[in-house]
Amino acid sequence: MDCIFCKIANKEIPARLVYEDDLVLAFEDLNPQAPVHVLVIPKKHISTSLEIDSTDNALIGIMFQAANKIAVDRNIAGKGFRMVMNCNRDAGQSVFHIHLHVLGGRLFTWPPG
Ligand SMILES: CCNC(=O)OC[C@H]1O[C@@H](n2cnc3c(=O)[nH]c(N)nc32)[C@H](O)[C@@H]1O
Repeated sequence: MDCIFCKIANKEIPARLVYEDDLVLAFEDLNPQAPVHVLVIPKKHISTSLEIDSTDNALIGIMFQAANKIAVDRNIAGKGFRMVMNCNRDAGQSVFHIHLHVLGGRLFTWPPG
């Protein structure tokens, strides 16, 4: 699979790992948009949110629980943190392996740009 996030999950290319269990992996974003910017990915390749099916429900919940653990660990949970999943090009999705952005450490505006 020529997917950069699959390669990271398979430890074929390096990343600054933040969290790992049997189903998900989290690593620092290469181009952080906040003091804390971590990506939570499923080890299973799912290209966009549109490909999430009912067999993935537990996995998606686990991704959010991992994001919460990371937020607590990085001391951004209390103050507040942004979790974002972009779907397809108009939303800026550039890596077609779903990933939950966890951003924190600064104020975030609404609506997102
Ligand atoms: C609008 C964001 N839309 C999106 O699709 O996010 C993809 C996110 O993945 C990040 N990224 C890309 N390649 C790599 C890589 O090899 N390693 C790491 N550690 N992060 C990467 C990129 O900076 C972006 O925030």
